[in-house]
Amino acid sequence: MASSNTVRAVDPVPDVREAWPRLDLIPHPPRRVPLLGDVLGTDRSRPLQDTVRRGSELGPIFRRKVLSFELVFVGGAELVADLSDESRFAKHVAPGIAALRPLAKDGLFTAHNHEPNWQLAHDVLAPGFSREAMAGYHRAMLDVADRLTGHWDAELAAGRPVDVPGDMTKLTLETIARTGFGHDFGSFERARPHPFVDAMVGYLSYAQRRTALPGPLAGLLGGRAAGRRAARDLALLNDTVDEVVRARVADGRPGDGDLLDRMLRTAHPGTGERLSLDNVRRQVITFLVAGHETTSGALSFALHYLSLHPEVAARAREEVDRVWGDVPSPGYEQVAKLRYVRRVLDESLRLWPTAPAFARVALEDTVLGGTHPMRRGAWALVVLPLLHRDPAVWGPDPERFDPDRFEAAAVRGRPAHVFKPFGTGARACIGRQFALHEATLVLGLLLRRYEFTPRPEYRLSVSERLTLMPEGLRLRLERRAPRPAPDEAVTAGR
Ligand code: HEM
Repeated sequence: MASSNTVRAVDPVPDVREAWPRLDLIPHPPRRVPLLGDVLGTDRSRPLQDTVRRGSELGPIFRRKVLSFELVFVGGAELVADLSDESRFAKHVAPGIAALRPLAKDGLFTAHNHEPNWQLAHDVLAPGFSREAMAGYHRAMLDVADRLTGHWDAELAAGRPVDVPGDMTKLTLETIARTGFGHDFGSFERARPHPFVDAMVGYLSYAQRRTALPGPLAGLLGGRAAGRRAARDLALLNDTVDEVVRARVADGRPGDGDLLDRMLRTAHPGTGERLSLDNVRRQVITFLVAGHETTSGALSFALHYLSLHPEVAARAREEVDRVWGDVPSPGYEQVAKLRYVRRVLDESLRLWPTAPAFARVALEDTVLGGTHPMRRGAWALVVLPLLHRDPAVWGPDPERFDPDRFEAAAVRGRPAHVFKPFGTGARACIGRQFALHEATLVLGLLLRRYEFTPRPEYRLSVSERLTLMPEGLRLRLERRAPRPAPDEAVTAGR
């Protein structure tokens, strides 16, 4: 299938010693135990943060071993820039993503480069993420944001702090379900998460636990009960999606040009091919999963930092008031004008990139960073929280939250490939603009409506289930200004 984006395919080399002929040049943790590997002092429930801790001691490239399974990690900016060279490297479906294959098969996120459905779906769906398409989703995004503020107003009136990750997850799930598939999960009207969300969280956690312990032992993890629960979760996810697709096909009428319409009705512009119904199912699951957990985490971390930095929140509010004025609901064009709010989001994604790692495979025999020989098929994991804290790029105090790091002049002054929360190259995130528009819009609306106060006892604790989330984050709210009259709130700017 001809396309400028075609990704070259390569078989990974399974044996790390064969893949990296000078593995001895790559450091590993000092207390390696025979047979077991680098297990002393590891935190299996938070593997990513454990790896970040190790990496900050070991340097820009390092390796870790569990039993006979050894992985190479890269966190230094120069080496990541080299791995971003698309003529020598491509995406690799590493174990963390491979664990989602039973769920998403050759959907866009989990497809191997050589699988024809990747290119087909990419070319068919890319226009669904164009600027015009985003403008079309804006209204639905506002409607869902109205449901969030309705819920938060009620929590405020009841004197309760709001559950930030829980509510952001409801918001982003409803947004992708509405804009993508015309579906309403009714998340804000439920006391408990929708069963789809429970099943998704259950399956992602299971996949993460399997990834943390690779090889045959992973299959034993949690015993048969965990396997049965995962099978139940999988069935529920498939059934939910099949119902959404069946309803649309049975309806016969086109939706309003949403992603599902595109999947069902659009032929590839070059070849005339269409996605099969089974592949449509995989793509719907992919978008529901990839399109909400990550954005929900990004919004939650941003709200955490806004609550801790009143001076940043005040500056952001001043911008929202100035740019949006008295308009009850901002228009599509007014969202991109919130430059400072966007910087708050970027800085939150720098410190806590919610999809925290991706893998790159060598397309030919090569030498990484001029020092580390790699055979064709050798691969490494890019650890984003390390890249985003490399002091050579971000200065001596990379832990400091400072949105001005993303002022245009500062961005221009940094080398390329140092900020990669959306991945890199042909397999980078297709939903980037969608996520940024949604998150900037929602942060703007929340900043304009509320003051946020952190609970004094809260210390940031980051949970991991393939994506990152500030665990247990609750904020107290105060209303800033009286609500606009309801009839005003649904008109202007849409
Ligand atoms: C802040 C929010 C988001 C973050 C941090 C994020 C991050 C990423 C990253 C790092 C990748 C590359 C993974 C790899 O190389 O293995 C990716 C791919 C992808 N993302 Fe996102 N994402 C976000 C939001 C979204 C949204 C809203 C959607 C859909 C509406 C989406 C859909 C996808 C898909 C389908 C892919 C696979 C693309 C391909 O391989 O062709 N993401 N995302």
